[in-house]
Amino acid sequence: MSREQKQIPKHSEWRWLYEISRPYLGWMMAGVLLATTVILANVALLSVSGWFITAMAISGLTGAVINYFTPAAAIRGLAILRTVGRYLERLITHEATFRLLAGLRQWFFERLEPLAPARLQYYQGGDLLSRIRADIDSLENAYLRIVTPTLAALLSTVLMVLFLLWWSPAIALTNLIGLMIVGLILPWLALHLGMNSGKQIVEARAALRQRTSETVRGLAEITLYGDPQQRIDTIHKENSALVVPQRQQNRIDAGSTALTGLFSQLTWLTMIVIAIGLVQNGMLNGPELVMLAFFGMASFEAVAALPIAFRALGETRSAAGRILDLVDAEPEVIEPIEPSAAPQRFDIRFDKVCLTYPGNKQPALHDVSFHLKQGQKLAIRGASGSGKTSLTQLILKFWAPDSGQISIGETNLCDLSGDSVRALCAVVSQHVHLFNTTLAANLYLAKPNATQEDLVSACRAASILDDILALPEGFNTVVGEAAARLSGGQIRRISIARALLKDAPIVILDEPTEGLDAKTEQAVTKALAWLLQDRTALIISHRPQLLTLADQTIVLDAGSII
Ligand SMILES: Nc1ncnc2c1ncn2[C@@H]1O[C@H](COP(=O)(O)OP(=O)(O)OP(=O)(O)O)[C@@H](O)[C@H]1O
Repeated sequence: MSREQKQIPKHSEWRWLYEISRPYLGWMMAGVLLATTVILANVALLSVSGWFITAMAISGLTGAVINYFTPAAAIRGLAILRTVGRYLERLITHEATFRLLAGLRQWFFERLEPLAPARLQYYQGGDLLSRIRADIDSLENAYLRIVTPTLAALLSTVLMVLFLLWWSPAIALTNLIGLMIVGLILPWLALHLGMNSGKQIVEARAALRQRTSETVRGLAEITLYGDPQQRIDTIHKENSALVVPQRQQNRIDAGSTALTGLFSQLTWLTMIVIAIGLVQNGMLNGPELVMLAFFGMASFEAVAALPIAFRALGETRSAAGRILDLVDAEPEVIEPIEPSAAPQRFDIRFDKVCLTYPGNKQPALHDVSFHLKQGQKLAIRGASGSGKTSLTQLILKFWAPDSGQISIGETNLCDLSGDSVRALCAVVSQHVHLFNTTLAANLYLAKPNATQEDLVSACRAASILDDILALPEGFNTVVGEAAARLSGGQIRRISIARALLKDAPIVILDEPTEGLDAKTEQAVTKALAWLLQDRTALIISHRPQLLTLADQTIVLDAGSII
């Protein structure tokens, strides 16, 4: 078997977060520059205001003349700069984040697709949803609350300390120490203290979401057969499991907010004490003392949000880990590195094919061999669990055989990409999924460029056209959740119309008339006869009417042909 394995790089969370954000670095840097401008404008605004008010008061007392036009204009300019800068900064950092999240979702779906359905069966529906939505959304945190503010804090701290150095090295050093405690040590502490609880929150939230979505889906069964109180108790327990780490995180937030306040006030106070000494030595005047005091107070805006942001990093990291855990999973079916061109003939040949699902002891298929010529129809019969559906899953390349060979025309299935194989096949099964949108949109899925005439002729051939036209909005009727507005027979015939539109050379029918009454079964069988014309087909069914469409039959028993 020419199975070649694609190397899948294992990612580290941090490196991956960096790689994924690379295309948006320009936007992020613009955000950082604007955030720095806003911090500096705010510090300057307060400092100049402090200086100005004091200088005016002193000039009032002493009768000295001062130029108040320049500082008044500076105050107005800085206030405008701060407001406009803040607006632009929010606009740009959010734009960058939303672009990143949109790119991330697309990236994620591209990697998820090869895992479906075989690999994804190990993940539960609610858990998958949680990874796709909540985990990706929580990465928003990394850029909006961590990357931009940290870089802006770094840049503005350097500039502010340089400014203070010009006035007094002692004041500059004091401010630097305070800023480092709040901007470096407290975030580091919060990060380490919050890592575990962040992980627990992500996991508990996913478990709760999983349980809730499962409960809502199975509400009828729980009410009829189960014990609703037991369910409520389980959900309550899982909710408590979420509250405990959340409480822990709140404690860390409360502690870091208090410590931020304490250290910024202490720094500010120390700066004032040093400045008073400098005033007494005649190295500073009164307005300058007030200016430096206000400067010290305002400078902490640069770092005040960092401890809480870094506490949330534990959550972000776990969310990134869960995303990577999924996309790093190796697909069950390995794609060929250089796929062969699609075959021109559509015989299907199985040669000693075996399949055992992971974790199962009994093989689902054992030494299955048959040859179906192009245009012929093969009926597959057998008891429940005998391997009929597994056989079709192999043809669709949703699973790969453990041994043996499958070919379409002259081409080994291993040498064809999954997409090109599935492009050759149309499937009509017992379980049809229609999206909660219009009938037309559900049909376009099979042929996006279909014309209205294509839809009409496929629906006519599938004996569903009259039903559709009788609906108030015809093809524009929204089918509802789980196609609630349509009957079982109508849903099957729409899936036949979809298969007709796809116009694939191979058709797989998996119990398409199961559960239908005699009259509907007749209508569906008639539509299927039309669909199967000139196509190679596999028909899984026990219904005598449908079996008359087959040219030959194989019977499976415990995975082997008998
Ligand atoms: N995805 C899977 N993972 C693990 N085991 C599976 C999976 N799908 C099927 N099996 C097992 O493989 C065996 C064959 O199942 P398969 O669905 O092919 O039977 P079937 O003949 O189509 O049954 P039915 O008529 O009830 O649909 C069964 O024992 C089943 O439990």
